[in-house]
Amino acid sequence: MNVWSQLSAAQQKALLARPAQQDQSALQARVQTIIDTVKENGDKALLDFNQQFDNNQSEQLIVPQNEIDNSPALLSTELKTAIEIAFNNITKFHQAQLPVTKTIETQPGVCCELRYQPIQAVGIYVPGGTAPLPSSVLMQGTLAKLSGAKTIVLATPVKGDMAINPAILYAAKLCGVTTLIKSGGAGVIAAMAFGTDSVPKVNKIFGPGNSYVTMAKQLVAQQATGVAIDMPAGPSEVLVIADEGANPTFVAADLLSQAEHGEDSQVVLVSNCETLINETKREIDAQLSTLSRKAIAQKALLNSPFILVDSIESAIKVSNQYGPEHLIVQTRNAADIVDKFYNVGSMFVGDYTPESAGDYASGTNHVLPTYGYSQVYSALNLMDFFRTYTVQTISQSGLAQLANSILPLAEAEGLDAHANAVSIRLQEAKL
Ligand SMILES: NC(=O)c1ccc[n+]([C@@H]2O[C@H](COP(=O)([O-])OP(=O)(O)OC[C@H]3O[C@@H](n4cnc5c(N)ncnc54)[C@H](O)[C@@H]3O)[C@@H](O)[C@H]2O)c1
Ligand SMILES: N[C@H](CO)Cc1c[nH]c[nH+]1
Ligand SMILES: [Zn+2]
Repeated sequence: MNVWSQLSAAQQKALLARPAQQDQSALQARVQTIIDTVKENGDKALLDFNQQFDNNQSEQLIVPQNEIDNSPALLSTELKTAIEIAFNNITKFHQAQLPVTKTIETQPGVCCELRYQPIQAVGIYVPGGTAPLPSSVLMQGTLAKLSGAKTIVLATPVKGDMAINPAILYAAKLCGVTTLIKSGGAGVIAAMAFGTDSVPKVNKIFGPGNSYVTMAKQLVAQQATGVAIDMPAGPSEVLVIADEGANPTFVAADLLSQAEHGEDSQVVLVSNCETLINETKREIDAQLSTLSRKAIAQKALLNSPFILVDSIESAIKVSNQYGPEHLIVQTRNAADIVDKFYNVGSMFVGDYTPESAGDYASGTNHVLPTYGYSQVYSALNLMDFFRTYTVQTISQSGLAQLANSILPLAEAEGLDAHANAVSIRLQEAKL
């Protein structure tokens, strides 16, 4: 048992380390080669990479619009309804974030505005290496649609000779995706950043993905003109805080729900109750045997510490130090301690708030910073699809007053022409 109070600071830090990342310089070199190949060979490079990495022999890169339009017919009513409920809740939550122009008169006659402009062309990556993720289409596409983006490019890999998942098509239809590319990994990130014959160049690239995708996003943000990215959203993580009253069956289910994402996922349990930790471990073993992705979850569990703390206050400190992508709080006083947490991507409060709710349908976003980036990056939100700019309008008398600040400052900086642009006007207006 890892007893937090018995560990040195260095041991505590090591216990909370994320799974070892690949050698970053080797990864960078590999991804750079993929980017350069796409810059040189465009669509052909994407088709080649589809074959090489996803065993996808298809010559078709772009999904025809009629396939998107006809997708509802391919889905059960139950799945269609599920997608629509999620779409509506995500829309409701993010619609409330729609920005409005702010107009402030900073002093009489000096009017300053903060305006918002939707980013015109956005690229959305939806991971598909081991599972198709229609929910990730909704989590990004709904926001792109709400923002009013004119071009919404969606890219996702398709494995082997499989057809593209109809739930992805339907989610894309609801979100008004304008180009859907069947290709994944670093190649398609480069295609969206630089453009190819079939893939429109975008202004900003969004979305989670594996290490190739994440590295490619970082590289194209430096190399492609006018291209920004959202955040580093890598392997899924969850930290669960559970007290003696928590239900170990729920806790185990929540930990497994993220462990099944990938071998490099990390799930952390922090509790003040040794019995709860032991019962959760037994429950994990029992539930694991029923999972189709048991082998993946088992590997992820090897990266995953279970920690005994002396109090829930200490558990809060552990969480704040770790900075989890997802935090689940299953303590008797959960609602009362929400304010004590920081460095969290998305928080799930109380025994009946599983992370799966936020992953799919409650309305909050599941594209979240991982690897401790929750210290500085935010959960994906509508503002990520906008840029701001300012507008100012100054009256004659407003300028006369503001001159009391502009002229001495321009003089202090030795910038005469700046001062002249004001004083010439004041002389002209005889002020
Ligand atoms: N943080 C979040 O918000 C969030 C949300 C959903 C998923 N995720 C994470 O996203 C990740 C998805 O990863 P994934 O692999 O399933 O799908 P993915 O779509 O990110 O990656 C698949 C692509 O990787 C490329 N690739 C595979 N092997 C390669 C190789 N040897 N060399 C070069 N390129 C190669 C291929 O192009 C392939 O199409 C998981 O780690 C999951 O936990 C995170
Ligand atoms: N938990 C993932 C983000 O870390 C998102 C997801 C998609 N589908 C299910 N879960
Ligand atoms: Zn998930």
